[in-house]
Amino acid sequence: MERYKVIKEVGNGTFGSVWRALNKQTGEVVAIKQMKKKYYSWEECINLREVKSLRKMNHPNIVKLKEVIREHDILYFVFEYMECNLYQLMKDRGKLFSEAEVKNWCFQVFQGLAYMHQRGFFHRDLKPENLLVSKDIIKIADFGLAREINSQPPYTEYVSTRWYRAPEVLLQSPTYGPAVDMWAMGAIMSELLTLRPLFPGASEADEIYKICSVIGSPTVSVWAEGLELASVINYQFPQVAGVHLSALVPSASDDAIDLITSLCSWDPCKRPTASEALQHPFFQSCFYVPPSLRPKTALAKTPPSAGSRIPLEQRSGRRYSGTLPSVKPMNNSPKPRAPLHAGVQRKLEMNSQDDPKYVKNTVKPQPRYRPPIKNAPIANQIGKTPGACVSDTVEKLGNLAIGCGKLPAKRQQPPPPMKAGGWHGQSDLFIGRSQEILPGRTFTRKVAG
Ligand SMILES: Nc1ncnc2c1ncn2[C@@H]1O[C@H](COP(=O)(O)OP(=O)(O)OP(=O)(O)O)[C@@H](O)[C@H]1O
Repeated sequence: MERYKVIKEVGNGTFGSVWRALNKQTGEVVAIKQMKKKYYSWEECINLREVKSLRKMNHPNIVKLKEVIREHDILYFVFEYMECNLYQLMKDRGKLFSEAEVKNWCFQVFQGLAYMHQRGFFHRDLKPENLLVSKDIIKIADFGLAREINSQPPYTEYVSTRWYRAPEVLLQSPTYGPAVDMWAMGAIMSELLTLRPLFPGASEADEIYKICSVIGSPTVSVWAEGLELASVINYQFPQVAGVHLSALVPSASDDAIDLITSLCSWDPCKRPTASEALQHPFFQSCFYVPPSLRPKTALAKTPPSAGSRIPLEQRSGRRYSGTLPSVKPMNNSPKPRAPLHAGVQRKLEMNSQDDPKYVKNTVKPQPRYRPPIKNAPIANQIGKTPGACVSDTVEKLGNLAIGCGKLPAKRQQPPPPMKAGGWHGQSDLFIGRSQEILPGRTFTRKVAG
């Protein structure tokens, strides 16, 4: 660790604190995550999900793990440094992001996800805080919960953030898959377009209520498996009609609404895969699809994003609160485009310097979007390559350097931030509880940084 000069803390999550640091030899700025738990052997370290999954991934939209260091039983991950996370960008925004900016970010994240899913991993804890931005590049971070698709269910110790948690996880499905990441992306995409969380549940039961209020309660024809999952835990869905998403995301184009709607489908089999999402008309103006993900058409090889913007400073997190958006029942007539007046309001600061100078991607022809295969088995959702799962035993730490040396000077740790919908170990979906569910009225969230 003496090779690094610690500069300042930039994040504090459930499992570790993250520091901005300088590699004294190379002058490179890095992010060092110091794990809170102590590790008394290397075996323990290399079995960590973060190590097992990240060391297998090399993609421009997945944050690069450069080194793993264990010193005096403390474990450090050295990552490439990113300027800020998406949540920090949103909370300091004075005006909505343009759809082009949202498109550019989502396009990159779907590329990272397609890569990850095809290699047999899914993230399980996608949220704005785990999407890191530097200039126009966005990368998926925090693989603490990533899981191999071919690992054995049941998955019991799930710890994802409630607002982005897929319904099959809320209903305690023992066999969820990469579609949980697609659900989270639908919620994140909507939040990017409105600067308000789409499903800000105050508890697990309230989370389901919020989902029902937006996409309507599931019926047998919509998600038979979900109704079965609910009956297993003796849960009854509240009967709510839902709204058309364009009422909640009034600034969004029809394509954006269509994509969010399909990502936030009750039935995981009806959500597009990441590769399918990349083919959606919403991304028609985006042109980079890695060769491995292209169906057949050959496209020009170009960087994963285009454009430039003013670098953004890390900002300290702060709490915000508000009330739920009032939702209207869905009707089948032409969709309303009225602005959303009531609802969750973040405290926003105007800062014209933060206004990005987005340069639009060149328009290139794209293969037509294929809607996801209905009711396909989970294996079919993983980029259609169920055999692509990576065996963990055949890989070694290989390209990761292992360091040893002195501990950095001990630093005062700030208290851990309040998590957005963090899991507290128990479900609150009990027998008959659905009768008592009331829509939550407030929410809080805080990010260190
Ligand atoms: N490579 C990086 N560059 C810059 N900042 C980073 C980097 N990695 C993480 N951070 C910051 O630290 C925060 C926490 O990091 P991370 O999510 O990895 O920790 P965690 O303990 O696993 O958190 P969580 O509670 O979300 O599981 C991120 O939200 C981000 O703001």
